[in-house]
Amino acid sequence: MTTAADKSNSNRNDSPNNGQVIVIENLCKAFGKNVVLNGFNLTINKGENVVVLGKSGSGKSVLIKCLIGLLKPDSGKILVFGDDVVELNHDDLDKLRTKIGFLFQSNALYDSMTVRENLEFSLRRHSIDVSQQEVDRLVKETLENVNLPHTIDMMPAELSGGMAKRIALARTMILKPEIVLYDEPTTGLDPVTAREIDKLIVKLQHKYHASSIIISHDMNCVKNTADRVVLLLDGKCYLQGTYEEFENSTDENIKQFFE
Ligand SMILES: Nc1ncnc2c1ncn2[C@@H]1O[C@H](COP(=O)(O)OP(=O)(O)OP(=O)(O)O)[C@@H](O)[C@H]1O
Repeated sequence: MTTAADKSNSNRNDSPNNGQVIVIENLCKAFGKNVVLNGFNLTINKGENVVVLGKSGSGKSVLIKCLIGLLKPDSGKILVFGDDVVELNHDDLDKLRTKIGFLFQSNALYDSMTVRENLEFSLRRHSIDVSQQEVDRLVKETLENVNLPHTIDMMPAELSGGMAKRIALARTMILKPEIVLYDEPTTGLDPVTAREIDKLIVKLQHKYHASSIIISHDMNCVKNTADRVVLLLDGKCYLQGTYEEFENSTDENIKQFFE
C-alpha cells in the first residue's frame, strides 16, 4: 500500500494529460478549531472507481463539498480536468458541475413527477439542446441500462427502495457525467438489492468510462466496486491500496472496518 505523498510525488513526473481527472493536493479545511482536512492528497484517473473510507465525522462529505465548490478550502488545490475549482467563477463552476453526477443517499427524486419526468427534468435543467425524440430515446436507453424500462410512467412512491436507487442512478447517468460521486449508495438496502447496485455501479463505470468517488462503509460494496480504496484519517489520506491489500492489512486503523 502507498501513502498519498508517494502517489503525489510520482505523479509530478507524468505528462499533464495522462488521464488524471481529479488531482487534490494538500487540501486543508477547518471549522474554527475543528481541523477536518489537514493536507489531504488524492489523484483519480479516468475510468477509475475510488472508494473513500473513513469513520463518521472524518470529513468525507466536506471533501466532496470542496470538490464541487460548495465549500471553500482554507488552502490546497483541487484540479478537476485541469481547472482549479477554488479559482473558478460562478459560470465556470456551473459548467463544471454539468460533468459531475451525484447520487445522493436520499435519492432526491421529485415525488410529484413520474420516472420519465424525473429523467427528462434532469436533461432539461442542464439546458441540453436536444429534440423531444432524442429525449425519449435517451430516457428509454438509460432505463434499460438500469433494467427498469417498465417503470417509465410510475411515480417515485410506487418504487421499492432498490428501484428508487436505480432510477436515481439512471437520472445521474442520463447526463453522461465524466465524474460520479456516490454517497453511501447501498445504505439502507437489503443485501440482495445492495449487490445489484454494486453491479450497476461497475456496469455504468464500464459503459460510460466515468471516474467515481464512492463513499461507503459497506465493505461488500467496497469489494465489488473499488479499483482503489483510500482511508481518510486525521484529515489526511492515511493509506491507499486495493481492496485485497486493505483486507489483508494488519493496520489497526484499517482492520476495524472489517470487524
Ligand atoms: N458547515 C459546517 N460547519 C461547521 N462544521 C462542519 C460543517 N460541515 C462539516 N462540519 C464538521 O466537519 C466534520 C466532518 O464532517 P463530515 O460531514 O464531512 O463527516 P463524514 O465523514 O461525512 O461523516 P458521516 O460518515 O457521518 O457522514 C464534522 O466534525 C462536522 O461537524
